[in-house]
Amino acid sequence: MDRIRITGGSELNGVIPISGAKNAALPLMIASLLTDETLELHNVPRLADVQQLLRILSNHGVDHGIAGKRPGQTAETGQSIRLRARSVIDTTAPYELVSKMRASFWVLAPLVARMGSARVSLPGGCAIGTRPVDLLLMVMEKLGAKVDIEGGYVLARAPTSGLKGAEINFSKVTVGGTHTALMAAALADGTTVIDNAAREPEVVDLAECLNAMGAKIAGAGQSRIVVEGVAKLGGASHTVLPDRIETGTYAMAVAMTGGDVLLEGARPVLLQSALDVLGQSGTEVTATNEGIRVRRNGHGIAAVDVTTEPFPGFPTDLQAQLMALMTRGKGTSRIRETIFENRFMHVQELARLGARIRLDGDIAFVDGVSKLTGAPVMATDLRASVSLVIAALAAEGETTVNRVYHLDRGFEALEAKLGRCGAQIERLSGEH
Ligand SMILES: CC(=O)N[C@H]1[C@@H](OP(=O)(O)OP(=O)(O)OC[C@H]2O[C@@H](n3ccc(=O)[nH]c3=O)[C@H](O)[C@@H]2O)O[C@H](CO)[C@@H](O)[C@@H]1O
Ligand SMILES: C=C(OP(=O)(O)O)C(=O)O
Repeated sequence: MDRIRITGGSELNGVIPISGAKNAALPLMIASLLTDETLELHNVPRLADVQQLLRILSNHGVDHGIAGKRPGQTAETGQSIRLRARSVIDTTAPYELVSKMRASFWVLAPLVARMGSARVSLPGGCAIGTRPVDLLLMVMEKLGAKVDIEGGYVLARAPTSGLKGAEINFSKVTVGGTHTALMAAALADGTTVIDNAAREPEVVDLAECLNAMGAKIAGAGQSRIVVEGVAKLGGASHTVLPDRIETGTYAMAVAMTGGDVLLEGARPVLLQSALDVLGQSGTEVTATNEGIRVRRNGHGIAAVDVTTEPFPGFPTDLQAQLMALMTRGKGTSRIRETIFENRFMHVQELARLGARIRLDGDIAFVDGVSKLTGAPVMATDLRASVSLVIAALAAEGETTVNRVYHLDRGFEALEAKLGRCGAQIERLSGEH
């Protein structure tokens, strides 16, 4: 199993190109099930999750090919993929595939919308919490599907007349639920009104792509989305938006080590709350024509208090990275996690590097320390793993991060991007 070795203490200086967003690319790829024409996606990051989803989609009958490079595209700035579900050959998403990646559960809506029924394994509870799907099933039922759970599988059947537009009011903001509602309502008969919809940029990206495919969706990015169902969707070409979580992660890495880095292609509006928090911590953040420039020279890191919230609030996917930064803050930082009940798995690993963190329910109190020291660490999820990388970059001596496959799920060319900016980081292949 690969490991990453980091020798801390170097500043980061230079340019980091920002990849396409994993959390947008996955639902966009799934949207290919809604049409028998070709969906061409550009700026798709090269990630383990993308490869895994291609396997899952193949199982349903989606052919895929890698399209030619576009001008300016490099090995670290994604790929163009063509997806075509000429016919759906299997409407079952089996446990062995779905359990490996939670986002694959989202095939439920397009399969039912296009084929009339689907059988999809319940996703496993993962390392950050229980991850229920009751609200996604509520969406399918509201649109007229009959939903049963049998032997760990969700069986959803549309009436013979197909799904029918409805009013959906989410009791809680859910990104997966909103993706599900958009994909199912796009091909339903009549109008669907979605209230308390997730406003995440990845929802907007999906809605824009669906509209390019012929859907009639208005209001994505706001709490109320209105979908006029259409009889058929067609092919389209769409570019995945830049990854706001990758952007915030590298911004925090620079805040941690000091230095001056341009996050090329990043868009401030996608993560304004996180950039504001970085500003409060004493990091200089400037929007430029090329992206976002992040600098910290000389000043210490100020402790900040943060609560994770749905967009436009501070994202749960940056909570672990901020906590890593706060381990070197001046004073005590209070970080509250409100989205997932078990997303503090990084705390005990950060402690191995010398961090002082106390947990009280959904709040972590981080007492800044004057130095961290390298150690062997590992994490059980993607963002927790990268928080250890951030801490290691500022720790004295050597840190080895185990279970690198978590990082490969969500960070394209991590070592190359950080290494070019001066980090001492390398992958040790196949060692234990
Ligand atoms: C609102 C939010 O921040 N969503 C995050 C969530 O999206 P993801 O789509 O995974 O999760 P949801 O947005 O659906 O979940 C938000 C909240 O709703 C709850 N819930 C969800 C579905 C359901 O049927 N029933 C239910 O109770 C969840 O337990 C959670 O507390 O994780 C992703 C991966 O970390 C992040 O990129 C998303 O930003
Ligand atoms: C937890 C994440 O991914 P997933 O929802 O696919 O588990 C994430 O993107 O931080």
